[in-house]
Amino acid sequence: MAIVEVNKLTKLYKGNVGIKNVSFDVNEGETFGFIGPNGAGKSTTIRTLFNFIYPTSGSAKIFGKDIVTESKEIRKHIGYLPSEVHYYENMKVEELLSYSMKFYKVNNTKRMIELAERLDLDLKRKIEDLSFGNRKKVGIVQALIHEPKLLIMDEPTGGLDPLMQNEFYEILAEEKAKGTTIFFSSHILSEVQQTCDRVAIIKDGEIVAVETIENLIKNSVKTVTLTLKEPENISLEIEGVLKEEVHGQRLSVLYQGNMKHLLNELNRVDFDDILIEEPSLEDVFLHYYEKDGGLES
Ligand SMILES: Nc1ncnc2c1ncn2[C@@H]1O[C@H](COP(=O)(O)OP(=O)(O)OP(=O)(O)O)[C@@H](O)[C@H]1O
Repeated sequence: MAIVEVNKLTKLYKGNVGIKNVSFDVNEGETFGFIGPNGAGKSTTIRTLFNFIYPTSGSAKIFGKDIVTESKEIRKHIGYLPSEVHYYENMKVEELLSYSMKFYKVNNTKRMIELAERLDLDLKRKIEDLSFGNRKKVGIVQALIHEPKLLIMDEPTGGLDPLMQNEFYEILAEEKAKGTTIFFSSHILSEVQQTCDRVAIIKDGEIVAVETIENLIKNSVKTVTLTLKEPENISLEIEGVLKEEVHGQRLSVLYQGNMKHLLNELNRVDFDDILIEEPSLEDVFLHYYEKDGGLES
């Protein structure tokens, strides 16, 4: 069953495209990633779903209810983390979270303390004294506190250090195990690969693809940088090399394919150092459909 149904949603800002004809469904119990570079339209989509801004055309339903006319009812069952969290600066963290609990008519103090401990968030601190990352943590606890059926999070891990990111992924996994439907945006490919069942890729306001993570991994691209003595004399002779560039002592290769094949090929190369990284999202999009199994339109 689809919990979120988005149908040709379009938002124009005074003629500028925010999003155009965005359509996708998020199924019950699914963890769904929404990925795209800065300015792609992730926040616009999420803010429209939450009825902070009105769609220019198209429609969407959450829990089978219309996002515009039945927003109030929908919001009761959503945990929402905006991309930037604005709070009452003078409040202490625990005051703010207690206020939230009152709003949702729940008393989950134990859950608040537990989540704060896991995220290393000091409940006694004043909001105005918190860093961007700590504000994000407040937002995460706030989104989770009333045990919503659906979580909608806009770039939840921005500002969190890697340790906290992992804790956050664990919390998400526990929510998923409970049956919570999760929808979150990100511009980090590895993050959605690690946590999601499916992902929608958005670029310039339009959905480029909706993919299972399995397909995404099959088509994934890596940047491999080798440091060696004479990089201009080396060429990797395997299928899947999309681009090779030499910068000084470094040979940079964009590779799409089986990593074992690549490692076998590298065995014959006499390199001093190697770095295997995730490419930029631009490179991912540029080369995404060069192999089979691509677009599901
Ligand atoms: N209030 C606004 N007025 C005018 N244009 C806007 C407004 N908000 C967003 N836009 C434009 O809409 C497009 C989509 O922006 P949006 O913020 O949704 O992208 P995003 O994917 O969330 O990016 P980011 O990760 O940078 O937040 C961009 O071109 C942006 O400039």
